[in-house]
Amino acid sequence: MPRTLDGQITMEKTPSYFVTREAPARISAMSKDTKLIVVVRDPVTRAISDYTQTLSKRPDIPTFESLTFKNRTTGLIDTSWSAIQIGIYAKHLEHWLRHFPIGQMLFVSGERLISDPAGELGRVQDFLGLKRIITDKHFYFNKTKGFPCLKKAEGSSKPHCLGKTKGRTHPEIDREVVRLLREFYRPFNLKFYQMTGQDFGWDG
Ligand SMILES: Nc1ncnc2c1ncn2[C@@H]1O[C@H](COP(=O)(O)OS(=O)(=O)O)[C@@H](OP(=O)(O)O)[C@H]1O
Repeated sequence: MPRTLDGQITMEKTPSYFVTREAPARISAMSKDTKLIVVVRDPVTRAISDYTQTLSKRPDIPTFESLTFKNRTTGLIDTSWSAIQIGIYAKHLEHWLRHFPIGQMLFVSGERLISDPAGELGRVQDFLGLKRIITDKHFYFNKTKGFPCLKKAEGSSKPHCLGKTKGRTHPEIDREVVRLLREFYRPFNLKFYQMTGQDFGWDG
């Protein structure tokens, strides 16, 4: 990481940090004051999104339904499948809390990032001690993309949406499989709500 001067904030983003066992100790050894921002979404949708991304690169992989179970008959879920394992947020968070106080972490709702991007970014700016520069004025809803986009990209006068790899159409998943996954995640989600003090609303 580069040295951060007064008045500067250095940011680094990697989706896999949150689920990497060595990451909390390493980041804490680098700087105990690091502020941590985690974007989370409903773990079931997250798993399907993860699968959709892999499928786009390797169209020959087995179905989502078959990868979900160790044993389809007993309904035993394969927690070693990364698409499933990553969504057990409470377990990952436990590792971070051994190295960082919860107040140094901000949990951003992936759902609200879509329904109210300025609201979520307001929380991010407050957490970082920044003035609320990014507001509603900066976003518009793009009907074709089906997502909020920036009215003006940085350094340009043109609107900017995220690329084609963000917001892909998900495949239709067997309803019973989705139900079993919801049941599987429920206790972990409740624990996560308790740990963060935030109800993300994934469980009705
Ligand atoms: N504004 C806007 N435009 C497009 N997409 C948006 C937006 N805000 C959030 N999202 C959601 O971001 C999801 C992809 O982000 P990822 O976290 O998977 O990206 S990363 O590859 O891990 O960096 C992506 O997931 P999928 O819909 O499954 O593709 C989106 O739901």
